[in-house]
Amino acid sequence: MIEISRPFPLELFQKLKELVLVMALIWATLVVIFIVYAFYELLNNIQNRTRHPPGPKGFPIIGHLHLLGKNPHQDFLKLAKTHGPLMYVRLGLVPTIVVSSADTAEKFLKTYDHIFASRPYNEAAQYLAYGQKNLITAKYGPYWRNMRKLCTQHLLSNQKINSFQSMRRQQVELMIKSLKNEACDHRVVADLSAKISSLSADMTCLMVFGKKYMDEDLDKRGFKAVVNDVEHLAATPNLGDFFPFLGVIDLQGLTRQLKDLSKMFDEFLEKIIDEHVQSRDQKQSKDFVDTMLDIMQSGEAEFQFDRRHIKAILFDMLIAAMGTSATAIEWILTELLRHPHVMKKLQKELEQVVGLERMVKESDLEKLNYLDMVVKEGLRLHAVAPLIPHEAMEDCVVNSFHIQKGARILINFYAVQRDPDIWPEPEKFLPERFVGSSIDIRGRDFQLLPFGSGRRSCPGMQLGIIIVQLIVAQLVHCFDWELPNGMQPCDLDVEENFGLATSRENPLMAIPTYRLNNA
Ligand code: HEM
Repeated sequence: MIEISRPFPLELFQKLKELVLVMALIWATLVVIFIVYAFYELLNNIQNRTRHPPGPKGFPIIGHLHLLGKNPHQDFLKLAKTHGPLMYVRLGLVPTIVVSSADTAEKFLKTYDHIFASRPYNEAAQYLAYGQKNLITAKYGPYWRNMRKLCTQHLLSNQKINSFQSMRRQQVELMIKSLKNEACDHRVVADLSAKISSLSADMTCLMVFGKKYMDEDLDKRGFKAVVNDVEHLAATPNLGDFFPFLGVIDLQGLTRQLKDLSKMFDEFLEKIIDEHVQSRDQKQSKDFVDTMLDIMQSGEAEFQFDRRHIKAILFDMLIAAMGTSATAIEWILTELLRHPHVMKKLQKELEQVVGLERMVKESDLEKLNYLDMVVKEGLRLHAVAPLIPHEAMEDCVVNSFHIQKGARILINFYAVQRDPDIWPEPEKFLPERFVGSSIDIRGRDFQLLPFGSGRRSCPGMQLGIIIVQLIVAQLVHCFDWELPNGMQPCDLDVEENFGLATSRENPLMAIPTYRLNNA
């Protein structure tokens, strides 16, 4: 009796009220998702009266997202074996076309390049790249065209690249010296992945900012750790990219992390620009920040060009240059360690052309034909950036199939470069396949596209090729390499870790022995 007469506790009432509210919110969200989905399917059905390419069966709402794992380029290659080189999948709500052969890639990157040269909406670039104001993720149009012209004419021209030649030589020499001192003298196992990525970061910072950034410079975690975080976050699949209406809810918490990181990065870039403004008159050689400040002041850009644009381009240059070159070098060295006879043959060529009395110079590179084949084969077997997305700006018909406006286009360079109809024994590392072949890596031959092709191809290609050739040649020329713990070459793993640059899953470890006569 006493229990019954007690008043209903206020706290319990509040809790009940909250619970009802949460339930109502969940139901409302589910209803909205259902309505959006039903509407989307209706639209899709209307559009699909025209034929889209074949593809696997998908699920409602998620489409084919469940078919993709940690390495989507490998999953797409497997699917293409069943469904063909022009395949339709739906990633969440986004219709996606996956291209897996050279002749189909040519249709998208040459014949209809003017239709497929845009980039899709990207949640990460909204925060990290000032609302897609950078070059890599900018939508196709006058803004992208002008930015690209500025970058190719002022930052990535042959003249500008050559102006950093002595800086590259010094940095490579420093790495060789440190490897020789730390590892060689004591037969210590070297973490080659870490050495290469550190060298690439230093060279990029010197070219872009005019100085190296040490670990304490950006945040207590360190410059390289923060850049790694940026790369990681930018490559993490974001539900907001596949279900645009989920972007605001930020179910994965990625947007919050992106905002924090972009704030920190922005402060860092602002500090660098301020330093450059203060020290401009005393400088003889110009890094990228100086060049961009000149452009800003001259007013030569054909659009409003302010600090935000400088920061977006600096962001691009860091992200595009650091990881890609280091990853390419890491993979080529992996294959050389797995194929000691190729390593020996390359060392022989280096002995003939350079001799054992000095290190390799950039001017030697054009005489090193076998090196060229080794680099081409490494880039073929390990596509560094296998799935950079494009977007259709208009409806288009390719190979009699309908590609709808807004569709995402993924040219799977990994699949194209492993196509058995073009490349005999595609899984094998065989530099000799390029003997007597005129196949080039600069985007002219669609079976080998490490730098893409067409309007959105890599503007840093020339620089990338020099860096990769120089560092591979130097490491092979200066040292003999041995795998640790008696590991056999065939036991060295080739597991991949998909990202902005698809690198090795595990660091590459090896023991160097110095082999030049000037020890
Ligand atoms: C081995 C090194 C490199 C590789 C394998 C590589 C590969 C690529 C690929 C595959 C693309 C996309 C092509 C497409 O969308 O179809 C790309 C775009 C790009 N790369 Fe590179 N890259 C390398 C080095 C560099 C360097 C050193 C820079 C600059 C310093 C750079 C700057 C860029 C930029 C800005 C874009 C975007 C271009 C645009 O969307 O208009 N890359 N790269």
